[in-house]
Amino acid sequence: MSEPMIAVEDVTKFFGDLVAVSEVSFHVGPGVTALLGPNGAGKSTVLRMLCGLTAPSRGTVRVLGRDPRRDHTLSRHIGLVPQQDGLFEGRTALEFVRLAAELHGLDDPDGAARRALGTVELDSDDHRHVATYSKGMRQRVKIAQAIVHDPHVIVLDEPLTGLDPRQRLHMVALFHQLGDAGRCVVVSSHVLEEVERFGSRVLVVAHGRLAAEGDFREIRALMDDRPHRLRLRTDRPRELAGALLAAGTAMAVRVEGDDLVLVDTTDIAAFRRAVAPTARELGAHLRELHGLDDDLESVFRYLVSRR
Ligand SMILES: Nc1ncnc2c1ncn2[C@@H]1O[C@H](COP(=O)(O)OP(=O)(O)OP(=O)(O)O)[C@@H](O)[C@H]1O
Repeated sequence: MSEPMIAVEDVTKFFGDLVAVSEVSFHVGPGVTALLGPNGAGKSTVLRMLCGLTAPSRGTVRVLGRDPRRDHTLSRHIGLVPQQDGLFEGRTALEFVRLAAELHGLDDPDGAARRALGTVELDSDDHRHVATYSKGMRQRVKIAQAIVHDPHVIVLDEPLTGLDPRQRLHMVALFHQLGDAGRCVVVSSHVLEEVERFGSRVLVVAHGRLAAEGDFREIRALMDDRPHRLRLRTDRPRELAGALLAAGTAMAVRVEGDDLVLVDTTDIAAFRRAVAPTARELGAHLRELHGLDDDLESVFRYLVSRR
């Protein structure tokens, strides 16, 4: 197999006593790869290490076979879209992107800036300052400055945050356009549904660790198949708990007080389908059905615990 465009081997990053990234290894090739994880998981730290902005405390990072901390010519082949905004308020999009082209030492900075703005579908002759642009347009300006030098590797830190659905679709199409052109596009996100729309390979990071990796369908299946805990209230808790257990819809049940049942199940979809008919057969009233661990944080906790 040819060498991966990005190779992260056993990387750990400390900030003082804090372990921001812990023993993470992965390889990335051409196309779109998503880095999914909750806030504070270590995504930005990983992306910053790929760009050589911070060094791993342990382990190695290689981009195009080279060390981004030591080989400064590598910046010619990497484009970064940082999470922060507001870097270029008083300039036009063309001025801003042209400046990036000049910093890269391109022969024709104006032509390169116009081409990059064209790729993100912005008008390079727009004389308005970017301060007046919508969030979606500003993100596209940031992407244009990241691709103006035609890099092989493009790293985007939460680029969809704050965009409306139409703008998001446009962005995702742009990621695929770059990926289909053979670029290695790494996009971070803390929203599973967002990442599903990329339809790409997913690396899940939680608590600084690589919690799972695979095709987005595999990741979705993993998350759906995890054990779920639900709380239901009914006037006949013991009968309903017994029936759910007997039917195999629940893995474990616990009755609390007069009307509360805590249910553990590994097949949440089957449970949701079966619970109402089971209650009806018993003549039990179902007063409440509530998932106790539907938040993304608990999904990530589960994925970490499997490793
Ligand atoms: N320069 C730094 N100094 C000290 N701690 C840091 C530094 N950068 C990041 N951290 C800490 O490292 C951990 C991982 O942060 P990181 O920004 O990589 O996470 P993230 O997944 O990108 O989350 P977010 O989307 O909220 O930025 C967090 O606990 C954060 O507070």
